[in-house]
Amino acid sequence: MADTLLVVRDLSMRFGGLLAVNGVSLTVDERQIVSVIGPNGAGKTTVFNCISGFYTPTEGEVVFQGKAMHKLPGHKIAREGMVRTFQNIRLFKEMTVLENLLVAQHMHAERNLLKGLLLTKNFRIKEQELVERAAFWLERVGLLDFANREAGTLAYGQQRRLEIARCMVTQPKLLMLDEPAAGLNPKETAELNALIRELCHQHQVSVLLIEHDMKLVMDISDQIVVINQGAPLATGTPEEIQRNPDVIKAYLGEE
Ligand SMILES: Nc1ncnc2c1ncn2[C@@H]1O[C@H](COP(=O)(O)OP(=O)(O)OP(=O)(O)O)[C@@H](O)[C@H]1O
Repeated sequence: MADTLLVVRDLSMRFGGLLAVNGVSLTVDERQIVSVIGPNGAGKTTVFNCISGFYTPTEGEVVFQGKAMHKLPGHKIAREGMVRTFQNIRLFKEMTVLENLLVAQHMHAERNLLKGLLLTKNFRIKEQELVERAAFWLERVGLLDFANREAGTLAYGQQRRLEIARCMVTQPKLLMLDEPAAGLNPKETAELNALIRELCHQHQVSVLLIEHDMKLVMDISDQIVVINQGAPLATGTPEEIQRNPDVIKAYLGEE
């Protein structure tokens, strides 16, 4: 049986009088794809923000590889191996595609370590490693030919793939994708589907996904967590979720 990577227990997040997330729990095992679904405003992104350290949850625990994360800032959580993309693409649009991946690796590395490496011959070796890793992931996401293009000039679907590459160069254990298929055409969504599977099955990365594209979610997920109005509604396999009457009523029935 696969080891458990992430455990989220009884997570709640309050914004003033609004309880945006109310007692959500989920687990992600190694090499597992878990999706979080729910109607607009259900609290999915807030759950992501709590897990990835953008918010400190009002209540609950986030334990990643046995370590408590819920009081750590986002950059420390990322260094533990849990990285994310955002609903709105956040690339350095005026930098080249390659530079985006190099900066991501520099930002991810311990600053003290980098300082120590500067001016030493190890620095050059290290830089070479970063470029090679960037090239590897650009190739995997089909952007190697675009390495020297400004990121902002890429087509939308390419920018989405670059965001994933930017996460992958930091060698995460868990990749969190917030609506990665938003704005993609069916061909690009099919490519995304294949890429996520490849990350999971060939590169041993677990994936936690927020997604509105039900076809993608049902096709790709090992487990699905359904949230409604901030509260947990159901957890199960795609088959279990598709025939769960509460889910059909609260969510799928709306489609
Ligand atoms: N920083 C914040 N301050 C106040 N309220 C917030 C904040 N972030 C989210 N909310 C509120 O929390 C609720 C859940 O929002 P959230 O963005 O997590 O939902 P979602 O399920 O991700 O929605 P969508 O599918 O539309 O992206 C909403 O009512 C939203 O307005």
